[in-house]
Amino acid sequence: MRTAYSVDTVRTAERALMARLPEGALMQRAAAGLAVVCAELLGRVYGSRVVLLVGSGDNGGDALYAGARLARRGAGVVAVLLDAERAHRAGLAAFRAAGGRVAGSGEAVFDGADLVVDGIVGIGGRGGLRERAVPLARAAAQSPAVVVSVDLPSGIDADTGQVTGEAVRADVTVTFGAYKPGLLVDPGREYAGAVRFVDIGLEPADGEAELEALQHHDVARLLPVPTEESDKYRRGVVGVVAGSARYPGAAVLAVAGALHGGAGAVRYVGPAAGAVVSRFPETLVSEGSPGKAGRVQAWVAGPGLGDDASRLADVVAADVPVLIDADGLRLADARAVRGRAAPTLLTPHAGEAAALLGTPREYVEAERLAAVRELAARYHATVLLKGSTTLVAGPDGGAVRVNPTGTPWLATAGSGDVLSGLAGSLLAAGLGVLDAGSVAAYLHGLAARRVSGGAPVAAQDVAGALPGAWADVRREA
Ligand SMILES: NC(=O)C1=CN([C@@H]2O[C@H](COP(=O)(O)OP(=O)(O)OC[C@H]3O[C@@H](n4cnc5c(N)ncnc54)[C@H](O)[C@@H]3O)[C@@H](O)[C@H]2O)[C@@H](O)CC1
Ligand SMILES: [K+]
Repeated sequence: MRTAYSVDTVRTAERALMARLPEGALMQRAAAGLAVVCAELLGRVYGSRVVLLVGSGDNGGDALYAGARLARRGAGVVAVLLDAERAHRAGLAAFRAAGGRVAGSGEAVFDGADLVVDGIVGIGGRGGLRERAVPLARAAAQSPAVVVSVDLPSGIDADTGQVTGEAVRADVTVTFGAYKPGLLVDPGREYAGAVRFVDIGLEPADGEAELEALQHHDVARLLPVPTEESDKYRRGVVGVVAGSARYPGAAVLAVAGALHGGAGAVRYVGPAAGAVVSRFPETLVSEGSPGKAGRVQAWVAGPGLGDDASRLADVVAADVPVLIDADGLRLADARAVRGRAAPTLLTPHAGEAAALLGTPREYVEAERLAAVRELAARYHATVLLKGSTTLVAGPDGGAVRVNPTGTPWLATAGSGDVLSGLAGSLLAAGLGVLDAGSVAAYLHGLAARRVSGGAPVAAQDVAGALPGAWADVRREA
């Protein structure tokens, strides 16, 4: 599990560690790790040209000490000081002593640079980049040099990933001691590029994580794998209420996802039964009401219902886990959803989340973490907020899961239907609701990456690639 911690938690852990170490030791560890990554990126350090963008806090100090290390190995290193009076004093002295040079005003430092180190601001930053830093961020973006951000891209909010105004766009971010939420959640994540972690001995308290990202071995442990004693009913039956005369495809895609989620059987209830069976003859179908369809261990309701709410009330009233998606989010009775005793999983995209919250879509996109938490608390439900970084939050607080496998190619019609079937199937197979949502997002992203290879994907191809994603996870774990 990869975990991310808030700035407050990082600061507390930092104080505890500093009290046990000689002065400046932590910054040396950070700078040493940063210099190693820079050297790797440069390939050959001797003779290379490096530009440091140095703010007036410890983030700038890290950059200066790392710059000193590179200068000692023969790099030509020049530092642009945002505020010469307030630059980290000891760091600047070490940098100069190692042969580093401070840029003159107006000097064209970016010409011919191989690497730019962004030490403008780290976890001490508030708001977007200040005016004086903006031209530097722009020049770095335009230069062909590799941009390495120190701890986090300057200008992104460490706790939320929010970007107000301008921020540095990094190719690589070298982060110290702990991942910060802003490195894993969009829009911040996009600015961070590839994130490299440097262990400086920080030990944030257990249970304090803001975010968790499952890794292969976590998912492998959670996947429902049948045993010798399993039969189709013991593996779980998932019921799917989706599709309409107008949108039969949503039913087919939700069933396609459900068939690959580990439940032993898929029961479809609705008017697209013909389309479903002709594509997937293994599906149990009926056209009546969900309440009379036979026992299931979890329901999925909503994709492609159009305006037909007739089958939703039965599902919402069921005493098994229920996933509500797409049209279902709009049609379901909010009070009844809130009042459910069994677990509920809501799977909105940003637009649907905004409608449920009664806020503009822009708010959800800019503050994804706050929005998903708010929605989960308001609906007493687990909420999976779809997007470039899919988030899953439980109703009682605790760490939010962030999906690391997403790809922009998943933004394609019908891919959400596949995801809801898949997650519902995992619920029926017995996964807890937070696990079902995050494992589904993980496999779904992995499947899309497998089929995409950098080209557009269709939702049914994503469903078809799910067995391969399972196999990848189980093999590599
Ligand atoms: N937390 C830790 O355990 C460690 C932290 N270290 C470094 O220290 C950093 C934190 O240092 P500080 O607390 O000094 O804070 P920062 O260096 O992150 O930021 C403070 C400085 O940035 C300026 N600033 C604030 N908002 C700004 C904005 N929007 N635009 C431009 N400038 C802005 C402030 O005026 C101040 O001078 C970390 O990010 C990391 O790089 C490392 O040296 C070692 C360990
Ligand atoms: K930075």
